[in-house]
Amino acid sequence: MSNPTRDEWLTKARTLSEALPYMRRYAGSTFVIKYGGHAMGDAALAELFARDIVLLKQVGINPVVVHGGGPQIGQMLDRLKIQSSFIDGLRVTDKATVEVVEMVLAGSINKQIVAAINSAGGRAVGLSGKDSNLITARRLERVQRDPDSHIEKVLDLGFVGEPHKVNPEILNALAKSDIIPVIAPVGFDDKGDTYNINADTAAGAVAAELKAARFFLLTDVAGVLDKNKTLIDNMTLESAREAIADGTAQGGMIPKIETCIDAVEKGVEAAVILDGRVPHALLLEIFTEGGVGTLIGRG
Ligand SMILES: Nc1ncnc2c1ncn2[C@@H]1O[C@H](COP(=O)(O)OP(=O)(O)O)[C@@H](O)[C@H]1O
Ligand SMILES: CC(=O)N[C@@H](CCC(=O)OP(=O)(O)O)C(=O)O
Repeated sequence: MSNPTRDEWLTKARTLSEALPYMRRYAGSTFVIKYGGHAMGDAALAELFARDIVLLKQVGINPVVVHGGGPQIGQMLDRLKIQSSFIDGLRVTDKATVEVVEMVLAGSINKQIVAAINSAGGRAVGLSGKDSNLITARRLERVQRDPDSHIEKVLDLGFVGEPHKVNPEILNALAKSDIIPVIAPVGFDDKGDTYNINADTAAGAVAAELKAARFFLLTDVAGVLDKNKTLIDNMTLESAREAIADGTAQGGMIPKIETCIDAVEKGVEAAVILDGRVPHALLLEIFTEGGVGTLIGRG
């Protein structure tokens, strides 16, 4: 009978050895990682995530973290008895809401992630879109068409923004240092108004500006699933568009895939949607053959 301890040990050694070509390939590359509010909920997983980010930096990759915090914003709004609603997955954001959004995203959540990375031995610095003019935003115009009458109307989402310009200056400077940037998706415009930006969208804009080698979106499913609920390993831009058009992708997965398509079209080498609930999902995706999520590339 085989010795399980020895087998386990060999498996570990093989995994470490398998990682070497990937470490060599990606040294010096920039990876943008979108860390969603759901993925942060579990303290043990959050600690592993922080360790993985530190490991990436340690092997010469430049990780740039862009985080969400939708559920945490919801909890704070509840505590403050401020009503909240969503249109097409976007939070309708009035003046009082945008103040809470900024407080939660750029305040508590951002610092929580920074502290976790620093506790894991890294050197993280928290930024919002306002720091160093990182993300200038403009008001998002959302048009909705009535399915019966086909009449279009412009929806007012308040202070919901879309990234207008990402200024990479600070990120380029940090890439040369041992500091890991952690970005809250809050933007501002030239009038000084603050905007709430969907975290996937903000991360996509940062990845595109940096022409990242990889753009990872950590979510709460294995990746993009086909109609039989089987994980799709690889998608071209064409098959990704098809998955939206034929209804394979629905709900929150639609803007996620659209963000990936947009980022790849703008120069990101490949985008990967993967399961943030799996311990070390990032390491498995990056350093093992085959990966664990859905990779969307130029094909
Ligand atoms: N084809 C699909 N494959 C995977 N998930 C899908 C698909 N279609 C719809 N979804 C839904 O999209 C969700 C992910 O989007 P969302 O909830 O917005 O993620 P997040 O909160 O991580 O940003 C999944 O939990 C799943 O319910
Ligand atoms: C405009 C808009 O909807 N903004 C989001 C920002 C946070 C976010 O996107 O967080 P997750 O990635 O955790 O969902 C919100 O207010 O919830």
